Amino acid sequence: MRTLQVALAERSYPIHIGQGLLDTFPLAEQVRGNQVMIITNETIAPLYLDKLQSQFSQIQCDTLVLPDGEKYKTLATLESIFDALLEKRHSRTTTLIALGGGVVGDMVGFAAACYQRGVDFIQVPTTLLAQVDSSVGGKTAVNHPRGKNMIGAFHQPRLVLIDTDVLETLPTREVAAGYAEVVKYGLIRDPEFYDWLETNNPRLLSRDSELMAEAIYRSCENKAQVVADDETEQGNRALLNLGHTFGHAMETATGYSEWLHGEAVAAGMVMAVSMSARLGWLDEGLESRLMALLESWGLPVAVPKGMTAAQFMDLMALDKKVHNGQLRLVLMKALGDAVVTADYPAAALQETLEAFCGV
Ligand SMILES: NC(=O)c1ccc[n+]([C@@H]2O[C@H](COP(=O)([O-])OP(=O)(O)OC[C@H]3O[C@@H](n4cnc5c(N)ncnc54)[C@H](O)[C@@H]3O)[C@@H](O)[C@H]2O)c1
Ligand SMILES: O=C(O)C(=O)C[C@@H](O)[C@H](O)[C@H](O)COP(=O)(O)O
Ligand SMILES: [Zn+2]
Repeated sequence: MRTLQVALAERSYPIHIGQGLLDTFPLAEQVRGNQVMIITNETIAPLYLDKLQSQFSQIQCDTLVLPDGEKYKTLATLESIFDALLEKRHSRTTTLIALGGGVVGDMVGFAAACYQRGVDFIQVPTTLLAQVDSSVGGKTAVNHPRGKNMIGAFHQPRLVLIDTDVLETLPTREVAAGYAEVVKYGLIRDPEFYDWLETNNPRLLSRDSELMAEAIYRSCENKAQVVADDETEQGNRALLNLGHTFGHAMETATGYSEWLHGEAVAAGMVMAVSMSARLGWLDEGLESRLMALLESWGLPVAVPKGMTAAQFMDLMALDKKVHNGQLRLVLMKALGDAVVTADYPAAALQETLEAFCGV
């Protein structure tokens, strides 16, 4: 087992990464009160719920199984979590445990932020995306039909437990979606990691467990550093949004049901890199390198059919990085060097959108 620390003073917490941790890590010892609720979904419950639940035979342990899918990352689902907590009389000393991917993790985290004005929660991420990104950093949210993650809170988990063995049951398309966020860390701040990903691509594609574990560790290390420096996104944490302004627009336009988050991020990162090259900030070689890497994983590098530039502009106007009416974008200056800025000619954005959508 390898352990990283997210250094946030009194809100600091460990990320434990290793094989078989669902069986071997004494999670019950980490819970402060005498109640837990494990919240998962209908796909993950038959695979891993019993194993996790068996750790909590000494205290009250309730379970809640949610419907599966991004389209259920809503206030309505959140309400069902509050209903279950109240029905089982959970108090302020309860601990919520999120067993699942980013959808479960984001919702359970938000429920924990709100329930009785804030209770403990633990992340047990089961997708590659959740293991490298969403379980770390305390961004929690649900979607709104008009915008992604529009209703949420910052609420840090007390611990992140990453059992890399659970990836064995994860479908290939989901592994690829998580990989897009891994590539993101290389692009925005870790060029040596990006080169490592390219060099080791054949073994990573074959899901070599040792290399995947290393990719997870280095991703979490990058994310933990960014979060420790800027917990609530006052500055550089926004770099973790590379590709997301475009990507969130694609997810919203397709009703949160066609494209996976990581797929939209993949296409969105290509758009951001392409726009950076159009601005003359970046040499064009990176766009083709990135496209080759993403395409080798079967990830999209173009926008959903039928999406227009006007639709992008309309949806992106609601992005959380809009400041005083100005859309800030994460753009690239070099491999490993990203900036968040509103200082770009509007024409460059319009031309980029038209190049990807057609006029
Ligand atoms: N909070 C953050 O910092 C942050 C970061 C990145 C993404 N996100 C959010 O995360 C969400 C995407 O997360 P995701 O990609 O994990 O999707 P997801 O949670 O929908 O999981 C993907 C699919 O895999 C299934 N699954 C999960 N674990 C499995 C396993 N071990 N074996 C078999 N099937 C399994 C799920 O049931 C689901 O069908 C989005 O809502 C996105 O906005 C949040
Ligand atoms: O942790 C962050 O900060 C991120 O931006 C990570 C992203 O990968 C993630 O998709 C996040 O949920 C996006 O946040 P949002 O604030 O743009 O909704
Ligand atoms: Zn993301």
